[in-house]
Amino acid sequence: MRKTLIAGNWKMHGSLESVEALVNGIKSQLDDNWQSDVLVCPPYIYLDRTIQMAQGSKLAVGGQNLSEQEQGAFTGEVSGDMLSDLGATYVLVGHSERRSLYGESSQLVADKYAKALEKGLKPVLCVGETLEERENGSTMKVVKSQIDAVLDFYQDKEQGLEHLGQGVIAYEPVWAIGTGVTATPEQAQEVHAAIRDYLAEINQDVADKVQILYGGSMKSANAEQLLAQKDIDGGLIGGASLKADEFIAICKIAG
Ligand SMILES: O=C(CO)COP(=O)(O)O
Repeated sequence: MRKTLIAGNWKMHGSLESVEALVNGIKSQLDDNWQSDVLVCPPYIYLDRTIQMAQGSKLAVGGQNLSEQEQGAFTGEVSGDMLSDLGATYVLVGHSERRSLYGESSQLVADKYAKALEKGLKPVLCVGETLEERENGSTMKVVKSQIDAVLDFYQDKEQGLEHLGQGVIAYEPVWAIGTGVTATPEQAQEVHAAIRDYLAEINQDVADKVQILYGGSMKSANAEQLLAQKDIDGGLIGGASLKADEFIAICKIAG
């Protein structure tokens, strides 16, 4: 039985005041008895405050990105050690905004993925196709190549999958991100199942265990149907994670 994870990606939103209000709002409604894990990923600058505020609750805190480098003259970058040092436990890697707006290649994303694991962080590998890629029938080709980059980082696919199994996968179709157009539960389930099948070709056991989240305009109004799908193990939520009541409503649906 896979555990559910509800994760909020706050992207580049908020102020110290709004972040404190959001964390307080989430914390006051969190129920320790929920079966699902709950994670928020604030902007770097608010990580420390969020982690301090989350202490003693079941709210986990993660970064939105990390450097593939160890340390050194890399202006503007934040290392895995720094995230761990603060008490972050997860980190997003390869979000489509990082890939498309900041030119992160799948190879770079794989380097970041490996660095996160090396530093004891749980990486959330984001994958997903653009509208054009969906329309020309290459959804799985794109998603597989994004996954392959991580698998190929390691000695062989078996070892690669062992490492992939230590993280989380988030399927985020680019056309559904921030657009209000959610993938239908059937469309999402189809890709989630295809990802799991693809991994099962290497090792069934790991494939059965790996959490695959859905992201892209998920909100309380559509979460129930999406989360009811067999291979959808949670959500990676952008806009709807910026309002405590809405985020909590999704957490409650996830149980
Ligand atoms: O990109 C996302 C989460 O990482 C999804 O964003 P939205 O929920 O705003 O579509």
